[in-house]
Amino acid sequence: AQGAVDLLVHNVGTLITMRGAPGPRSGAGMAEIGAVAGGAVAIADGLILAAGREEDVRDQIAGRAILQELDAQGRLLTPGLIDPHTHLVHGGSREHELALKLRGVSYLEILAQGGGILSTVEMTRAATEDELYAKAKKSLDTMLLHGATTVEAKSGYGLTLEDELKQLRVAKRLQETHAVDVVSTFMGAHAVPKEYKGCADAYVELVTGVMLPEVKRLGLAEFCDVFCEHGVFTVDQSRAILRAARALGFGLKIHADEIESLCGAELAAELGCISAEHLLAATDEGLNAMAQAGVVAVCLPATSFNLCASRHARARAMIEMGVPVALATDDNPGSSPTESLQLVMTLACLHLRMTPEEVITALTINAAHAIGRADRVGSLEVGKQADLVLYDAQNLAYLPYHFGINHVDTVVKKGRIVVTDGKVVSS
Ligand SMILES: O=C(O)CC1=NCN=C1
Ligand SMILES: [Zn+2]
Repeated sequence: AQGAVDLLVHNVGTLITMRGAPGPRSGAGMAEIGAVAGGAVAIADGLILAAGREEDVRDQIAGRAILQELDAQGRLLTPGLIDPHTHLVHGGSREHELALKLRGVSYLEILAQGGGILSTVEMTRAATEDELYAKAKKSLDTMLLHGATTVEAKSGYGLTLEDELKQLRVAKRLQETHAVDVVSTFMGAHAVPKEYKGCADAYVELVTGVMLPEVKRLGLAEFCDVFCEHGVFTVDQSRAILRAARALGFGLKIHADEIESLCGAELAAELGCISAEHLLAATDEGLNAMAQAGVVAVCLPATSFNLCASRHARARAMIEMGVPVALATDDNPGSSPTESLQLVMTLACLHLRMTPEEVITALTINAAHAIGRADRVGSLEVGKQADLVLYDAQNLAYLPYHFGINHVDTVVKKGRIVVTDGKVVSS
């Protein structure tokens, strides 16, 4: 007889397979979520063996031994959630900025005063690799508890070669030891460090001439990201950094048009970035250029919520224009201190006016495309990783609707139950 089924998840009231056209989903395609009533998922060797209507799955595995069963009790099951934009590895926290925010001091003013990112840089430089690892692991456990099975993690709080490598080594150690898959992005161009204040171009030289080659040599990151923003890095400096990164074989990402419109979205399309992040101030020309170039827009509604922004990313316009939209927490100690992709679901619906179907697409298959992992995760299709989340909910709309709590009941990662009854049982 053929090999055993290691795990059969059955009696799934609503199974979201995300099965659909290849490539990132855009336009009306973002509402195609491959939903099945009365579903099941059969898993072997950590991969999906069969997924769909329970009777079909049972036919496909007929004759095979079933080693473990999980009764979904008629509830909702989705692919593992993917968080394609986090600043997971960092030292300290910035709750002291809350009082400044309440007094009306803006995010960029705090940064200009040497606070913001730069205060996290001080705390990250002062932290040992082990301290950073322990703190990031705690956050990664929280992300897992809230349904994230793959997470992107950026550096960018070291801003010296040694401290950037320290952050990236922590992400690598998490990838090697934690149940959650961690995808690393080098973001030495997150801010100009105080020792280079006023000499941004000299710091850009350090990033392109020293840091990028060394990160590549050590194989410590797949992507390179840059904060293209007023008072941080100009479009020209961002172009120089991303061109150097592309020449070394990195995938490209860009924090674009977060607060002011510098035409970062246009630059993302020009350079063929895999994704562009934030985009609150992106122009229609920029978004259309992204649609033409197939750049994934990663929207970060928890950030615009937390910054009390007067506007949010124009996700509805992006979807109409054919830009593939993904979502992420932007987990970071300044503009978005949260690990909850479920909060992101609620804010994506209420502030970005996305439907629950578009939101789950943006947190699975499109998020997978934003980090170059759509061949392995992002949908429950034969041969893909068996990463799945079972919720204490009957349907998809219930997740963003009932906000502020964690709906996750069970998480399966590569076929292993790693969260059950809302507790991490194996990370
Ligand atoms: O403020 C931070 O620490 C992270 C951030 N980078 C760009 N926007 C926010
Ligand atoms: Zn960010």
